[in-house]
Amino acid sequence: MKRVKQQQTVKSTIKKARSNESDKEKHPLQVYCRVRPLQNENESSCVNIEPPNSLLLTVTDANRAALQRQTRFVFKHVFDETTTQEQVFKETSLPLVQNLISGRNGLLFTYGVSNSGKSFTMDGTPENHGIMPRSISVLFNSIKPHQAPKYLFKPDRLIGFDVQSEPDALLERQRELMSSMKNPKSAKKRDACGDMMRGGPASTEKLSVNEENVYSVFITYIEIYNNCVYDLLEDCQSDDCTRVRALQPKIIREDGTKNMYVHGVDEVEVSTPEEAVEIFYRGQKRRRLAHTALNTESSRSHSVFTIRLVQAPLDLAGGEMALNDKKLLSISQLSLVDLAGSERTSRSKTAGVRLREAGNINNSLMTLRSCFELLRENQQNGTSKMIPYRESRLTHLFKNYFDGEGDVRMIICVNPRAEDCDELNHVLKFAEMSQEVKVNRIRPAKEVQCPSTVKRKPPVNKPDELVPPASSSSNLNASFLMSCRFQQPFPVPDFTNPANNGFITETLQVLLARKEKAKELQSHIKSYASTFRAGLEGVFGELSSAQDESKRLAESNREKDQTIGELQRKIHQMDSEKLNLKMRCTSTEHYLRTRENELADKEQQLSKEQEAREREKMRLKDQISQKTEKLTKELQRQKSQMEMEMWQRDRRLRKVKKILDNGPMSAPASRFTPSTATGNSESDVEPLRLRNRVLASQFRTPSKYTESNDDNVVSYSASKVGRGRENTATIPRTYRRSRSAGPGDVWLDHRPPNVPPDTVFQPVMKKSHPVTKLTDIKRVNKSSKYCLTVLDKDSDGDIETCLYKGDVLPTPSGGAQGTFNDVEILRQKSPTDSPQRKRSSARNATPFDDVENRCALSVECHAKKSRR
Ligand SMILES: Nc1ncnc2c1ncn2[C@@H]1O[C@H](COP(=O)(O)OP(=O)(O)OP(=O)(O)O)[C@@H](O)[C@H]1O
Repeated sequence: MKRVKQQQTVKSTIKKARSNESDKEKHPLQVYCRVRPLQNENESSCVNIEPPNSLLLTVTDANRAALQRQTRFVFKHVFDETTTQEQVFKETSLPLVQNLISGRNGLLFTYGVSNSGKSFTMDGTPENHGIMPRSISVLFNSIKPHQAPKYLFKPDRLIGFDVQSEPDALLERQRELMSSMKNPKSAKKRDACGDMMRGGPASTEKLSVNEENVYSVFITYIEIYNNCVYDLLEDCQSDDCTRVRALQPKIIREDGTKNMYVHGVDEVEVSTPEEAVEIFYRGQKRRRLAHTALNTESSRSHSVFTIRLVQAPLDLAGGEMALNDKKLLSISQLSLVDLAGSERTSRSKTAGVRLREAGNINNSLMTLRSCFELLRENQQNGTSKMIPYRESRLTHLFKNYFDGEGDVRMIICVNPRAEDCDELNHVLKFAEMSQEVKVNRIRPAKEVQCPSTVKRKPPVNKPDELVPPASSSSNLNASFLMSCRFQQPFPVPDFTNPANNGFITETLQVLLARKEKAKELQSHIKSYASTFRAGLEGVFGELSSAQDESKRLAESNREKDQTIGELQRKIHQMDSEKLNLKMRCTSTEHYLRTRENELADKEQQLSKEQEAREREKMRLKDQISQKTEKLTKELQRQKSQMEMEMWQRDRRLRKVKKILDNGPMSAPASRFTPSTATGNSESDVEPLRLRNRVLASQFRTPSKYTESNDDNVVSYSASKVGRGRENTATIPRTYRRSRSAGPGDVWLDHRPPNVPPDTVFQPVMKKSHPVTKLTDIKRVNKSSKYCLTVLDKDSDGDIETCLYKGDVLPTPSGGAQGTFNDVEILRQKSPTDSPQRKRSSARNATPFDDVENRCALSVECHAKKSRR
């Protein structure tokens, strides 16, 4: 069918959003205040409303209840507790919807403490709609007769739209229809979601629109949770209202014209308000709400519901379609933001995840505050401080608005409870300060001329009775309709004047004219019919050739399908080979890894063994050195013993020699004369200075020297001395006493029976217990010192009295143990021995070893001995 084209330049009211410095006038951000009713009648209110725009806040000092101060806050308008949702909508949001239709952007957000009624104001309830459903309703009421067919405009996944051709749009509509027919459940669910509008249409308000344009409405719904942006409509089928899936965070981007947008969000085209509200509730179900101490359903995220209106000039020449030119599109948006409530965690009693959420909410609100403060400072002082929009996703997303690209309004929601007054004070201060921030004045919508190349017909007031509905495909064109409309009317007869014959003539003329017109119309119809027939034949011709073409294409498709099938088989084969190889690779890798692990284990074992060997080597070395030391000592001991024996032998030989030299009578076997016995200690009584030794080898006590100076000796029969040896030697008559025993110690005096009580050499022990008379083992434990007296005769016949002294130590088993640490020896020279006998060698070495041997014994006393 041949399209009638009429070249005409038309003016369309399409908004150009590009900023123009010349008309940049600024006006303050508009702040409204809404006070919600008290939840409980017993609660006291901290606010007084002074209509129409003032609010008086009474803040009570937390510490001193009597101390109160009042602050007045003035806003654009203050809504009291009785204000209806409709009143709030009309005052705050209706102008923004009008702006949207006129092609201007708008931003409206609700701000306040948790449980102050932000969500109620923005969304409302199914029975009492809030701003969002009302805005949608008014928008559709206004554009309904001028809605573009669905899928005519398609989001380009950035921030713009493409215009689709009518067949493409039709195809998508058919696809949608088919899918809804295939899945009748989804239709049911949609109905259920649609029930959310059960309170009836949100609003009956209707705004003026440009009738020369066609309109399409698109919706996005996102939330900013923990400073991440999530698409609440993401991958959610229209038939699935309830499916909840882990949402992926989205990123905020800037397009070439510095407009911010969320990349990759699903933008859904809606053709009825019910559909829009259904989509809203679908997203709402995914929104993060939680129970807190302040609100049973507290929003834990900021939600942004954006309505985008796309309008394009109608192609009047082409009929109902829009001009297929992307450049002629006008896109405007209205963002409705329900901010999460600021909350003091001490009051909301949050913890864990909720606490983190609260932290993020408060942070983003703080960033919003600081952005506003800096904006105001820059505007008032002419400074150009950087605004920290990027610190929070919330401010980053709305940067354009705050920089002046659109109308910004804020509704402060107030819960008048007295407990909230402190936080409320902060909120109201912020709101009052925000009013000083200036955003760009909304510019009047700019009229943009369609390019002269675009052929449009002038707008026609189509008579309702003749114009077919926009959706039907009529083949009567506009000129035909016009010709019908402007038929000449029949004259009205003047019955008051019978002489007037003009009526008949006029009627005749009208009839003739109508006959002419009828002929003309018939010829028109004939020509249209013939044109239509020709067109139809052409269409049939095209159809048959299209059918041939389609057969040919089907044939080639089949061939291609076969090729594709073969290729797919090959791909499948290769895939399986690849899989096999992968498996082999994996098993080889596994084998290698096992071997490597084994190797590492063995290396570790080897190094451990080597270490153990080294340790063993060291231990053996130590043993060798210890043994060497021991042997050296032993050798030394044996050497000195041998020397001693040699000396004794030597002495005996000398004695024998002397006896031989002097004759047997020269050695009287009588008694020691006192003079002999009292020889200056060098010859007769030889006190020995002995080195103390620690015999138990645990410790070494300081050396102690003992010397006996008593010269008086008494004679004593050697037969009394142990071992029963006969000896004619006498011992000194006078008693000698050792002074070496400490007067304070308790001694165990061990004097075997062969030691006479009046022996020559004995210590003074003031406190002592004789061992031979021990009746009570406790006495042993009470003693601290032990002394063993031994009287003996050496091979030369000299009489030797030894005092072996030691400490009495308690043993772990409850007994006592003696440890020798001192020896005193008195050696009395035999009267048969030559007084000239040299003692030097004996004094030098032997006695020490002898003492050591004698002392190398210990006496143990056991408490349990008596039981046996
Ligand atoms: N003006 C009002 N009239 C009647 N009820 C209200 C009003 N404002 C709020 N409410 C009720 O108070 C409750 C809490 O409101 P809402 O959830 O909107 O608070 P909020 O400020 O959004 O809280 P949050 O920040 O924690 O999400 C809801 O049950 C709501 O119906």
